[in-house]
Amino acid sequence: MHIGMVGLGRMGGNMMERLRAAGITVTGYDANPENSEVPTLSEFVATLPQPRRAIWIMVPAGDPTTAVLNELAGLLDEGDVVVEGGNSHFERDQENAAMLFEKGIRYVDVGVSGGIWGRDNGYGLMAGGDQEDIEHLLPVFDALRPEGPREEGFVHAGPVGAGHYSKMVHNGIEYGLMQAYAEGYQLLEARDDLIPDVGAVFGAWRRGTVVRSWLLDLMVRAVKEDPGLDDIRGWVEDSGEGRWTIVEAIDGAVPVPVISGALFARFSSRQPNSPAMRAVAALRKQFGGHAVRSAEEQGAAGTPDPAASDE
Ligand SMILES: O=C(CO)[C@H](O)[C@H](O)COP(=O)(O)O
Repeated sequence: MHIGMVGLGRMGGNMMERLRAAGITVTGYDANPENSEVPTLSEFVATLPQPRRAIWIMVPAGDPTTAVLNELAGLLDEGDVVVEGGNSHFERDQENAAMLFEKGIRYVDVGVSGGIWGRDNGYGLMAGGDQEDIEHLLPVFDALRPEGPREEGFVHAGPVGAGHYSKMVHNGIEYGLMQAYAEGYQLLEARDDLIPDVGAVFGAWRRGTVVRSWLLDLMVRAVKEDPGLDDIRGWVEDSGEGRWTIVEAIDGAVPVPVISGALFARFSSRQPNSPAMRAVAALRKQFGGHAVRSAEEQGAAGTPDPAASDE
């Protein structure tokens, strides 16, 4: 099998290496000429064997992905298949697929999980598309997924959109799991009189416990590298999938308190001096004459002394 890979960043570049190690021929294209194996997208397409050329796209979700798809639409022929492996919104997939289907170009969306570890460990894959296209691409999926039973690292989840819908939910779960480990970390750390070695407690949870997981393994690794996580600021970005998960939940009236809380915790992380919390403090002062901290005291954290409360 010979496939083209568009986007040779952290994910695409590693995936290309894993495919090659498994015996799949890959031609790589990147918009950055320094990273690219072929100068232009049209020359890249020309290197791929016909019929049924296969191209895997691994560029940032949204407009960059759509721009590549629009360009490919003018270069590919009927029967060729495009695999969108980034973190596209599932409804964007359906729009993109409709645009390509008009020209007879096939479309498969694949949610890819595994991060920078996937090159060696394999990637968890969630695919959406027609059965015929999925079967055509099975050698590629088998090369990318972890060793072991196929159904434990790959799913044909449904029609176009199902792959990225599954990946969106996966990422929502990821938010909740990370937040739970993080809150546990803070609770352990808060009692250094009782728990002198937080990393040792996390480490002991890795086998046998109900909360063992790969994210826990990574937590142990992070705490080992920097026990107090002192080199990392408590500021967390998000790439959008958590938001999409919550929008979907609202549309379907599905209660997702954990995932919502985890997303909002990230927003809070970006507001060390929150306007909303200043308003709460101001209101307490207004109705009860309660003390507020001055702007100079901002940043002093901790549990209030109940004895100091006048409530
Ligand atoms: O898909 C992923 C992991 O499964 C990506 O790493 C994703 O970017 C993580 O999402 P966020 O940046 O919102 O935390």
